[in-house]
Amino acid sequence: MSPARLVAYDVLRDVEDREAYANLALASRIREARLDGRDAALATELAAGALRGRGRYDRIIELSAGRDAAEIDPRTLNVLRLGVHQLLGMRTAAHAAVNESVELQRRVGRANAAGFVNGVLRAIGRSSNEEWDRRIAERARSEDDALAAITSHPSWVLRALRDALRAEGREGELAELLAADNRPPRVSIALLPGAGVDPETLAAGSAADEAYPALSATGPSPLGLELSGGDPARVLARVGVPEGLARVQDQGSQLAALALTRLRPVSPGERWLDLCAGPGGKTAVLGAEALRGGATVRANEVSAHRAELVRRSVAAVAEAVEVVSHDGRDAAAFGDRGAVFDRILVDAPCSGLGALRRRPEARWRKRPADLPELTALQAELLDAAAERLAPGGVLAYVTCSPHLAETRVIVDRLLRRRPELRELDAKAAVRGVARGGDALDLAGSAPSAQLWPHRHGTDAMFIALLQREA
Ligand SMILES: C[S@@+](CC[C@H](N)C(=O)[O-])C[C@H]1O[C@@H](n2cnc3c(N)ncnc32)[C@H](O)[C@@H]1O
Repeated sequence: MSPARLVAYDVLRDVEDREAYANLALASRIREARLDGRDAALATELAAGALRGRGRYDRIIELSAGRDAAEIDPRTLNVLRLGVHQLLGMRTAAHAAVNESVELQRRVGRANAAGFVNGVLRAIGRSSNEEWDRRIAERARSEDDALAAITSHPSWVLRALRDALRAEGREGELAELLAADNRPPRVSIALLPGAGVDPETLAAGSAADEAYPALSATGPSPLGLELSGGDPARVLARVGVPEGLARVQDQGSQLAALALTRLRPVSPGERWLDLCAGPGGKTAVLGAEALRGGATVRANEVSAHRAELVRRSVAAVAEAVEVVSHDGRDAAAFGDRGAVFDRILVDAPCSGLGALRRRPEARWRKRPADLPELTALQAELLDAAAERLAPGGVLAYVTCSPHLAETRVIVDRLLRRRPELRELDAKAAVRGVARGGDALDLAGSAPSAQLWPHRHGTDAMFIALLQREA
């Protein structure tokens, strides 16, 4: 019985029983089992693939077993999900995938269901991916149901994503977006201003170092690099940039921070606020930009633990950043009574539907019922921030969700509540900072900018910019 399969199985249980994050559960289970690099990679592929593909795999298991997934013992169902991923997602030889799964079932589930596992998986292994998708489509309740099952998305998420694309006149991109959600992203790195080298020069240097995976100066952020593989921490330790100035960060997040900091030149003495800063990725960009321009940043985060992560994240630019921990709706988050800020980032807590490719289990954990509480909080945080925006100051509202209820609806309502705010052209601001500039394909007539995994290779970040009347 391969130890990687046992680890992958345990991770599936951790995610289900303890609501664990798959990446954290994987790291600790791999450590506990002392897997070597190859087995660790196999355990990761198995667990992440089975979690991401769960919707589609369950439908295939139901078709093969002739019963609902909900009627199958949960332990057996996880064994089957791992087995189907090997058969259809990894092209493991069918006999090996079936035999290993039967062994796993004997070890972790009811031994008397080993025959059931054997039969269901053998039947699945006899048909190709295309044939299974055709069968899913034939038996589906509707076209949406078929698309949701085949692309392994919950139906409500599929509808939300389509609504957001339709609002930009790009409904036709839905299939591409759903496919992009199922591809683990390339590792992106931000090289912060102050690193003493630009991404292009660093990439050229790394290409000459054959012992390490290459960095390339690609992606839409002017600070961005992409890594072809390997452990980013080891690669970053090797590149010779001062610690903390080269860091793993999605390029959509980089662009969101830069759209605010580079919207117009920084006047020395400007005061900036990052209201929801944890764990501090964008704060580090703000801090580096503030240092260059002579501004200072107040970074607030409600959770004390995450505020500590912000402190660590900004260590390289700490002289420009003060970190505090309060509820962003409380006056204490803003410091001295009457203090106002020239630029405020509200990177609000959100459903995270724009980052599904990063966390394989996330799509199954979110519920539409989570949204009302989140949208209420988003509106309250924005109101609190708008109160403390200096005359002429700019507020950036950012989410890593494209759900319209968390994006345009929130902004339109804010503008109605607060006539002193005017929405700026965030598309122009993002294009203005992006690598490739005007070629960046931002769609729709709204002034806000929506980035997408399938179109930009970033998380689906939403960025709106609002200016207070001078
Ligand atoms: C989307 S994350 C911010 C990500 C961060 N800007 C970055 O780039 O690393 C939202 C953060 O808001 C925090 N948060 C949630 N409720 C809050 C509140 N009432 N006040 C302030 N922060 C809050 C969460 O703990 C979370 O760390």
